Amino acid sequence: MTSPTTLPAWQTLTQFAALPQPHLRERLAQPGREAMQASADGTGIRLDFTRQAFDGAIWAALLQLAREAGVEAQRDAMFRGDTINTSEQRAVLHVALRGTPGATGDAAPWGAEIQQLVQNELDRVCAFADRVRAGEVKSSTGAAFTDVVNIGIGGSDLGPRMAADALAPLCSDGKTGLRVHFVSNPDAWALHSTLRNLDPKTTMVIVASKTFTTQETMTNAASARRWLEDGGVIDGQQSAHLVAITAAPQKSGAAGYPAEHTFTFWDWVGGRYSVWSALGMPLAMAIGSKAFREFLAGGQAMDAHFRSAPLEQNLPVILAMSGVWNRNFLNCPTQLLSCYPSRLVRFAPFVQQMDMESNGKRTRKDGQPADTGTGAILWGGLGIDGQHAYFQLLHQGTHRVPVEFVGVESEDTPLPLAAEHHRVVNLNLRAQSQALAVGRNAADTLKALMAEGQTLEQAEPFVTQRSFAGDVPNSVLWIDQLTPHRLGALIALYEHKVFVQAAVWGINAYDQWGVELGKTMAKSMEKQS
Ligand SMILES: O=P(O)(O)OC[C@H]1O[C@](O)(CO)[C@@H](O)[C@@H]1O
Repeated sequence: MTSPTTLPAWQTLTQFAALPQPHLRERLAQPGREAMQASADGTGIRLDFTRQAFDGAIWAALLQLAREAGVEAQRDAMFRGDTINTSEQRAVLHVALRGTPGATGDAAPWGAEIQQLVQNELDRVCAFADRVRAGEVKSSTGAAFTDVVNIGIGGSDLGPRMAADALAPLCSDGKTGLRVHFVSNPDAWALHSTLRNLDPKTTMVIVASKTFTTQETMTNAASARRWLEDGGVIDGQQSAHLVAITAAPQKSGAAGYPAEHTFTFWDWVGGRYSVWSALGMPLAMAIGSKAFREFLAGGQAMDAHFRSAPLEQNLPVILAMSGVWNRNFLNCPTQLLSCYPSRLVRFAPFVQQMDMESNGKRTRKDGQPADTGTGAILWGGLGIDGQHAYFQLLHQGTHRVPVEFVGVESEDTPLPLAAEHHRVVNLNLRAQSQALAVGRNAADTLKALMAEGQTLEQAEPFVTQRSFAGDVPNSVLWIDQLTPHRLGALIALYEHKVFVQAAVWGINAYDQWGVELGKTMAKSMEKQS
C-alpha cells in the first residue's frame, strides 16, 4: 500500500483537524452523544466512547479511512493464513489457536491441516496440565509436584503471567494445590527469590522459549537446572522435572528436555500473541484445562465479532480508529491504559509489549519510510494507584494523554465488605473519566472556591492554578465480570486493535527487528570479551 496520507479520508480528517475543535464539555452536551457505545455479542464487553474528541462527521471519516486502507480485506487475509508478515515470510495465525474444536469451512478459514495440528497439541497441553494438577505426573522421587516455575521472557512470560494474576481466584491460594511461579529477568535475585522457598524434589521447571536461544531464558534455565542438581535431583533424574515449550523442539531435545515433556507451537505464532498456544501451559496448570479452554473460547468470541460486526459497531475498529484520530490528527504521542480491577495488575505491561513491539515501526510494508506517526507510546497500570501518582499530570500537566479505562461491572471477592470496595473502585473510574473530559473552567472554579467559604479576594489569585483544562479524550471498556472467557475476549480485542492500526498505517505488526538488533549486539559483544 501507499502512504495512508494519500487516501481521500485522510485528507478529509486533516481538514477537520485544522478546524477549531469544541471542548469535550460542549461535545458531551450535544444530543445523541450517548449513542457512542458498542458491545460485542457473547463477550460481555461494552465500550463507551462518548468521551472521545470527535463528532459524527469525524467518526464517519475515520470509518471511511479504515475502509479505504483495506482493513476488512487485510483482516480476511490474516484469518485465511496469507503471508502477511512479509519481512519474515510468515502467516499470522494466533487466531487459529483459539478456533472452535472441530470447526471447518468459514469457522476455520486457515484450513483443516492447521486446525488439526492446533487441536492435537492443545489436547496434549490440557491433558498434561491436568495430570500435573492432579499429582499424576510424578517427580524423580515419586512425589507429586507442589510447584511449577515458568522460565521465559517477553511473549514467553507476560501473557500467562498476566492471565494467572487476572484469574487468581481460580489459582491455588498458596496453602494447597499446585503453585505456579514466573521468572523472566536474568538478574540472579529474580530466580533466587523464587527458588529459595521451594523444594527441588517437588518442583517442575518449564523453559518457555520460541527460539530456545534467548540468552536471558537460557541463563535462568541453566541456573535452575544447577539448583535442581544441588538439591539432589541429579542429572539422570532431571528429565522428570523439566518441560520445554518451544517452536524449536530439536534445540530443546539437544539440550536434554525429554520429548514427552516437550510442547510445541509454530513460526506463525508471534511471541506476544502466543498465550493461546502451548506457551499458555503455566496458565492451564494454574487454572485447569476447563478454564483454559473457556479462555480460548473468549478469544474466539472476539474473533467472531471482529470478523462480522459492521465497522461502526466493531470494538477493535472503534478502539483503533479513536487511537488513530488521537495519534495522527490531535498529535497525542502517548496512550494510557488504566485498569481498575486490581487483578488486571499486569494487563497494561502485557498490552504494552503487544502494541509497542508490533507497531513501533518507522518503515511501511512497501519499504517506504512511514510519513505518519505510527504506534503510540503505550503505558499504564492500575487506575486507583495511578490516581495517587501520575494522574495529576493528566489533569494539569502540559501533555494531552488519551486514556483507555478498563472496569468490571460485577465482582464476587469473598470479603465481607467486597461490595463496598467495588462501589468505591467504579465510582473513581467514572469520576476520573468525567473529570478528564470536562475539566473545570475558571468561572466554575471561582464559584467552587467561594462555596468553600473563600472571599472573592482570597479566591481570585488562585483560580488558574485550581482550574482544570479537561478535554482529555477517553474511553471506558466495561467487562461484565472477570472470568477466563471475558479475559480471553479482552486480550483478543487488543490484538485486533493493534492489527487495525497497523493496517491503516501500512506497517508490519508481526516482526520485531529492533529487538533482534539488541540480541545480535549482545552476542557479538560476548564474542569480543
Ligand atoms: O520466546 P523467545 O524466543 O525466548 O523470545 C522471547 C521474546 O523475545 C522477543 O523477541 C523480544 O522481547 C519477543 O518477541 C519474544 O516473545
